[in-house]
Amino acid sequence: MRLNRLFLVNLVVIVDLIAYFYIKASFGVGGEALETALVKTTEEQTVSSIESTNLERAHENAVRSSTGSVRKFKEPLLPHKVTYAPTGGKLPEDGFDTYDETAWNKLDNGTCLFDDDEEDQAFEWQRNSPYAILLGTMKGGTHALSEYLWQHPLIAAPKKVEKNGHELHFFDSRSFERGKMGIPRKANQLSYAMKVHKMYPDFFYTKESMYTIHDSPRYLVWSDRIPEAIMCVTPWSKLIAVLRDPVERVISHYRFQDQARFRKNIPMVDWETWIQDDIERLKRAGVLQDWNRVDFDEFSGSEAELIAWKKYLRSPTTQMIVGRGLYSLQIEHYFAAMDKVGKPRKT
Ligand SMILES: Nc1ncnc2c1ncn2[C@@H]1O[C@H](COP(=O)(O)OS(=O)(=O)O)[C@@H](OP(=O)(O)O)[C@H]1O
Repeated sequence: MRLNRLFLVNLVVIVDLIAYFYIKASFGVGGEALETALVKTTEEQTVSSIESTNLERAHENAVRSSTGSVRKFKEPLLPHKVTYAPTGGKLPEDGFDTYDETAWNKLDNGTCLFDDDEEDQAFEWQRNSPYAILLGTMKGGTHALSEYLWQHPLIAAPKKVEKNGHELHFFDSRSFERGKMGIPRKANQLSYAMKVHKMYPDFFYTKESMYTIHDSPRYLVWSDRIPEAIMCVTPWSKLIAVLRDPVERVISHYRFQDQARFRKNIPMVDWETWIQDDIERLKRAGVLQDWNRVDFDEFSGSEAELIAWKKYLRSPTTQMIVGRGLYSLQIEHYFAAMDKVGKPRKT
């Protein structure tokens, strides 16, 4: 199987490394100010040498933290560059996404549970919430984008690095509360505020004038559960999906796992096996019938699609190496959740 051909023919190809778009909402405090600030930062990147020194450093930090060493981006990222000759090791496991049936059932109830006194506190919660949430796809460059944004004086950078480094992991953590009845909004808003307090103290104490941005590489792929959670707890936050050419994403993902195994001297499965295995999983779950005839524009966020996607995510998976690239399907789930609460797709 020629992997490159397979993907290039069948996948939505996004021309450059990071293609991101804004799903704008009319909610939010000071939205225009930040947008102006972001545009200004972009202009400054091209004109100001002082700013560009910062940006270069941010760029280096981003690369260093995602690859372990600073290097140029343009070197070809081909399968033969992997550091370890495949020897038929086991498929990489997820490590995180191993819920039992009861936990899965809870995820299905996305009802947002309000308290009586909610209205009075709405403004306070809004100030404690992230201005924008970066919906990463793993290896899509979410960290790099965060690093760039954190250079801006109005955007709080994380001060305390947790187990997952810069990633706050709120909506995708097990501490995010969900019950049989649905999602308790207030309890989650409180625990969100506590996490922000710990990780972004600058934001917490000066939130009149600062913004915070939080990201996770899992928010996009877990589109069966995260959109409703966000819409319940912080519907006013802007959403930014950070995408990458799916072929490059797969290569980067494979290499990341390969390097991790190499360090531990564990054999790595060859990548065709891993990819073929995931395509089979997608077919078994009903997400795709025939990989060679996928029309990516046809994903519509239908109930049937969502059921198939849940089946795929909730059977034991091996990191969803191909499925993560089905961006249009995942984004449709976000749109559906936004529509439910009346969050506009554009301002
Ligand atoms: N500024 C900039 N421009 C272009 N590419 C960049 C940039 N910063 C990071 N990268 C590349 O993004 C890949 C890592 O993405 P993430 O940070 O999203 O990874 S992670 O999922 O959070 O681990 C990783 O890709 P690969 O090198 O192909 O593995 C990084 O090199």
